[in-house]
Order: sequence, then structure tokens, then C-alpha cells
Amino acid sequence: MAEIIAIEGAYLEGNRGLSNWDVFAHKPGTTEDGSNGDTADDHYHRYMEDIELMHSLGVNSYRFSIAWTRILPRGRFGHINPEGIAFYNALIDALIEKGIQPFVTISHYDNPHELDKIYGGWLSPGIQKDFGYFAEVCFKVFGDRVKFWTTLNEPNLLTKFSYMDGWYPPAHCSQPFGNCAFGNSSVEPYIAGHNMILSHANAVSIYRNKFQGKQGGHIGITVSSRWYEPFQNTTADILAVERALSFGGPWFLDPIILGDYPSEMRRILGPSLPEFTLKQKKKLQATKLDFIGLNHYTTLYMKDCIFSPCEVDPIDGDARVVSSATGHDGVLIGEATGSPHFYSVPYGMEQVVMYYKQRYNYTPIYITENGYAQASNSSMSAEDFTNDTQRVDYICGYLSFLASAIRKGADVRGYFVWSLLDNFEWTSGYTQRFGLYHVDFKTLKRTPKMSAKWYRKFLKGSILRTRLRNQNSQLQ
Ligand SMILES: O=C(/C=C/c1ccc(O)cc1)O[C@@H]1O[C@H](CO)[C@@H](O)[C@H](O)[C@H]1O
Repeated sequence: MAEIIAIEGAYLEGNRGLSNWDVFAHKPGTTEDGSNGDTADDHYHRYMEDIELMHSLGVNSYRFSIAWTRILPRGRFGHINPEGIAFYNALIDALIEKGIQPFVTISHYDNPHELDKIYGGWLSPGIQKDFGYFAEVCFKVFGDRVKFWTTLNEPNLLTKFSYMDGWYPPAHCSQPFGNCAFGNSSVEPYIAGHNMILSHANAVSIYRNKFQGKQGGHIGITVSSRWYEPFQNTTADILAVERALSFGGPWFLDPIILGDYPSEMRRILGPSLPEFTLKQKKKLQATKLDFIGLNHYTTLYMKDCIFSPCEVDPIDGDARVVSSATGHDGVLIGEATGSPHFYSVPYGMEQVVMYYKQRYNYTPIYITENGYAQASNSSMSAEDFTNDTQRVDYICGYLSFLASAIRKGADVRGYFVWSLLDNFEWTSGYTQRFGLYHVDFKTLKRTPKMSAKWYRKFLKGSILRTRLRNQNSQLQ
């Protein structure tokens, strides 16, 4: 439910090295409110208090990521940092003590700044080895207790934000996507993506060959998975939906599970999309996945841009489509949320899960993120956020459609709310609050929102029982 720069803070403590995000967020104009993750929720010092919150909620698993720069302050170079190991050991032990399974993301957007400086981060094939080494250290020292691993978080968005739009470090892009000092928006995202796939394969193969046998855990990858509806009920827009879907999670999951990029991507991108060598294909084939992680928040309309001219869509433009929150009838696709990117469309959850179930032949699925943002500014106080009925409605709605997908045969093994705490929300800084607990970023005090109380009751089963009782009485 959390990741590193977003909640940990203590960015200079414990011999931690600088990450790409530390350096980026310190530059003026990169985050909406000029903030950074230097302190964030100070989870680094308050993790015991935060585990108490999880325990009181009654969750049986906690998703977090490991800061590459706490373990290897300079990337592959330099030493393994004992203080970083000690922090995650303490966190993992305390979770297990409370009966909470650690569900660990190896890299959630942050990498050593050093790697950006030397070779442009994910742009260089060098990162495959470096990521593999980092993953190996994690398996070796934490794998006796961590039984669930995901290699990367949302590579399908990370590539675009970092190398197509220039919104995230290392801020590469070119026209018409944006004006950056470096970059080539029509080539670099696919090179970075290729390196992410091969880095993932490297980590999985190390896990399979050296650790899984004796440790007995599971390994997967998490993608961002939005659902789309055709803007109009035309063949062109229906095909636009198909393309947008293929250019999303399948960009990564098709090579990893099925052996190559989606044919739509190959057709549209041509030589800009790298090829896998025979050796790489063999490696992909040998690694496979234990599960797919899906982050799902929203559904949007999709419109074709092959047969009609469009504005450039910063996320989906490469699939020659443009997204829209309003339909051709001028009505919003779902209720607006505090995030300008997300609309509440509960049935999208079922659609997305069924799509991935079908495309990947019943590979087990975890919903690794789903949640609701409240818009925030510095003049607001805890009381403005704690009566969060919209979050309860949102989560409740999405969970009912997840239950429906399960009834229809999807193999869904788990669900994580994003997030436990309000957090540093990347380029949005502290302007969006996803937490079940409110965090006062001045005092760092945590206050339960109504949704926390609701979620606790839901997990205890009382809400489910009431619902089932009502359903049964309706049946009688
Ligand atoms: O899903 C997204 C981001 C979507 C988006 C951003 C900017 C756009 O312009 C459009 C979409 O990130 C996930 O969702 C969360 C809440 O955002 C983040 O805090 C997580 O770190 C991340 O895994």
C-alpha cells in the first residue's frame, strides 16, 4: 500500500544514496506544489506506529517497495548498505509478528540517480544487470520471509512519463509530446520498455534458479490497467479501444507471458519497437510469471486517430487514439474524483479483470492498487478530509464488481487499497490524498478517515454478512 519516496522520508539517513526522484523533486517547477519527498510521512521512523494502524484495520498483507538507494546507495557500484538492510529487516519482522504478509515491489519508480547520470537510467541495457543484482540482494536477504515479489510497478506508465512526456525523471521527450533538453518520444519509450522487460526477466530467472526452490515464494509484475469504452459505437472507435488496451499492460505482459510484443504495436510502431533476439525469447519463455498485478483506478472513452485527426494524447497517443472523460453525448463517463485523471466507473474493474484473465489464460491476478484521491491544498485541515463518503462509495463499488469477476471465474487472489496513508504523490506533490488515514504533513499525525473505519468493518466480515443476509432474504 505504499512506496518509498512516497512515504518513507529520511532521505539522507541510514547511508541512503540519492535517487532519481530526490534530485528531480529538488529542481524548481517539477512538482505542482514545489514539494518533495524528503520527509513525506516519515514512515522510516514511524513504521511501528504505521504497522499498528494496519493491524487495527485487520489487513493480512501490506504492499511496499524497497528503496534501491537504501540497499545499494550508488546502484550496482559500491557496497551493500547494512543500515538499509537493517531497516527493511525490522519492517518485515514487525509485519510478520502481526500476521501481515509483506508483498514487496522491488522497484516502484525510484532508481539510483547515479544510474541516470551514467547511462540514462532505463535507456541503457546496462540496467538489466544492475537491476538483476539489486533483485538478487533482495531475494538473498529478505526472501526467507518475503513470499510475494513484484519486479516493477507500472512500467507501461513509467516509460511514458519518463521518456515520452518528460514529466518524471530523467525528463526526456521531444515534439509533439513536449519540449525537453533531451529525448526522442517516438523511440526512447520502447527502448526503456525493452530494458524493463529484460531486467524483469533477469530478476525472475535469478529467483527461479537460485531462490524459489528453497524459499517457496511467488513472483510477478504490476501493470497499470485502465478500461476503455469506444467514444462512439463505430468500428473505428471499437478498434481504437483494442489498440489502447494492447499498448497498455500487454506491451509488457505479452512478451513476458506469450513471447512477443502485441501485433498492433509491431504494426504501428514498426522498427521503433525493438526485437527480441532468439536468446532473449528463450529466456522469456523460461521465466514466465506466477501472477499478474493490476493497478486499476479508472475507465475512459477512446477515440480513433487513424481515420480522423486528433490532438496528441500524452499517454495513449502512440496507439493513434485519444482518450476522453466525456462521451459524445457530453456526459462524464463516471463521477469525478479528486484526481483529474481518475473517474469512478466501478464496472471497469470487472471488465479489466475479465480481459486479463482471458488474454493470459487464467494466470492468477492480484489487484495491487485501487483507491480514491481527495484534492487538497495547504489551507485545509484533517476535518476537511475525514468524512470521506466518496472514498467508501468508490471502494465499495469497485469491490462489488471485483466480486462479480470472481464469480465469473477470474482467479483473483488479493486486493490492496491505495493507500494506507496520504503520501507524496509524485509530480502532484501533496495535492492529492489517497489515504485511509489522513496525514498532517506538518505534525505528521495520522488520523483515521471514515473509510478506515468502514474498511475495518468490511474486513471483519460484518458488512459482507449483512449484504449476504439481505440478498438471501430477497431471494426467499
Ligand atoms: O496510476 C498511476 C498514475 C496515473 C496517472 C498519472 C498521471 C496522469 O496524467 C495520468 C495517469 O500511478 C499509480 O497510482 C497511484 C495514484 O496515482 C500512485 O501513487 C502510485 O505510485 C502509482 O503506482
